[in-house]
Order: sequence, then structure tokens, then C-alpha cells
Amino acid sequence: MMGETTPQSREDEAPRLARTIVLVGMMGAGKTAVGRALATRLGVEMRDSDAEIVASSQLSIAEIFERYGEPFFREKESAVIARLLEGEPCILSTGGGAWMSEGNRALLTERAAVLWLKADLELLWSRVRHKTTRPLLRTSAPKKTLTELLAAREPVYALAPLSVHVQADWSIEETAERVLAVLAEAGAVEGYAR
Ligand SMILES: Nc1ncnc2c1ncn2[C@@H]1O[C@H](COP(=O)(O)OP(=O)(O)O)[C@@H](O)[C@H]1O
Ligand SMILES: O=C(O)C1=C[C@@H](OP(=O)(O)O)[C@@H](O)[C@H](O)C1
Ligand SMILES: [Mg+2]
Repeated sequence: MMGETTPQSREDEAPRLARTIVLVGMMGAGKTAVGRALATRLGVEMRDSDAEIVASSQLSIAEIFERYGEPFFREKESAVIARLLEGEPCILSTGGGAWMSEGNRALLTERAAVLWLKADLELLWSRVRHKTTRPLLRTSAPKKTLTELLAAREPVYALAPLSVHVQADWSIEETAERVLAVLAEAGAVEGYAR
């Protein structure tokens, strides 16, 4: 009968990505964790530019910075992002510095739906302070370094077309739901019903 929803047609109406969804934002904002939850929620692949670089080089991010320096890491990061954008639409979590490159911004803006996970300093600090995995914070005053990085980068993150201001009392799942709602509103995810 017309208008009746069969199981098959419901399946056809499952949320669908119009383009790859890219999460940008500071270290500790939750790009990797929320990206993973988002991908599970949508039933699509989740890729993380840092994880791709680690897998292909067989070195940790910290080791890459130590041995070859940040410019080398940034080259790899840009190459990984360009390669992943060639594939099927997916969730792509970037490293915090990826969006600082004008070339990356141009490519991502053209080819993907970019969402900034905005987070305040104290929340970021609470999430990164006990980790040793982020070479840029291996300074004598890491909180000051994080503060300065945030101040320098925030105007650039603000160029992202979409954003969600994450809150300390949101779970990873709840954050993913809120991100999804913003993406659906922007038309980046089709067929999403809460
Ligand atoms: N509600 C939350 N949203 C995002 N991350 C959270 C949350 N609660 C705890 N975390 C933790 O914060 C840390 C930083 O998250 P991560 O996804 O690595 O950030 P990023 O990739 O943006 O640097 C991880 O250990 C993550 O599990
Ligand atoms: O902000 C940055 O410049 C970086 C963030 C890290 O990723 P996360 O943002 O996922 O921690 C990682 O790419 C590298 O340590 C550099
Ligand atoms: Mg990450």
C-alpha cells in the first residue's frame, strides 16, 4: 500500500553521509573518541589521521616528532587527509593541528563537512594533563603551552562551517548525538531521526 513502510524501505532510510564528516579542534576536545561513537551510531568507517600515520610509519606520534620533526609530521598528515578524502564518505577525526594548514582547510572545506569540537581550556587540560602522548605539550609549563595554543588556534577553528561547544558533563555518546543533530540540520547526514 502506498505510504506504508516496509522493513526494506526503513533500511533505505538509514542515516546516510552526503560527504565525509571531519572533526577538527584542540587536543583533548574529543575528536577521536566522539568520532568513533559517531561512526558506530551511523554504521560507517571511522578514520583518524593520527592513527593512519602511526600505522604506516610504525612509530608513535611522539617518536615521529622526535626523530623527524613537526614539519615532516605535517606533510604526512596532509597526505593522509587527502588520501582519505578520496575514499567512501566516512568519519575522519583529524589531529589538532591539521586545520591550521591553509591547504588542508581548502581541501576539507571543498570536499567534506567540517565540524569544530569547541572546548574550553579547563576541560581540555583535564583531559590531556596526564597523557604523555602529545609532543607539543612536552614543555616545562604544559598548561601555559596549551593556553597559548588555544588562543592562537581558536580564531582558525572558528573558520569551520559547523561547531559544537562541548561541555564537561556530556558523555562521549551524548556529544556524538549532539554533533549528529548539528550535522543533520546542515544536511551533512540524510535521513537522521532522533
Ligand atoms: N565526554 C567526552 N567526550 C570526549 N572525550 C572524552 C569524554 N570523556 C572523556 N573523554 C576522554 O578525553 C580524552 C581525549 O579525547 P580524544 O578523543 O583523544 O581527543 P582528541 O582526539 O580531540 O585529542 C580521551 O581519553 C577520551 O576518552
Ligand atoms: O594539536 C596538535 O598539533 C596535535 C594534536 C594531536 O592530535 P589530537 O588533537 O587528536 O590529540 C596530534 O596530531 C599531534 O600530537 C599534534
Ligand atoms: Mg585524536
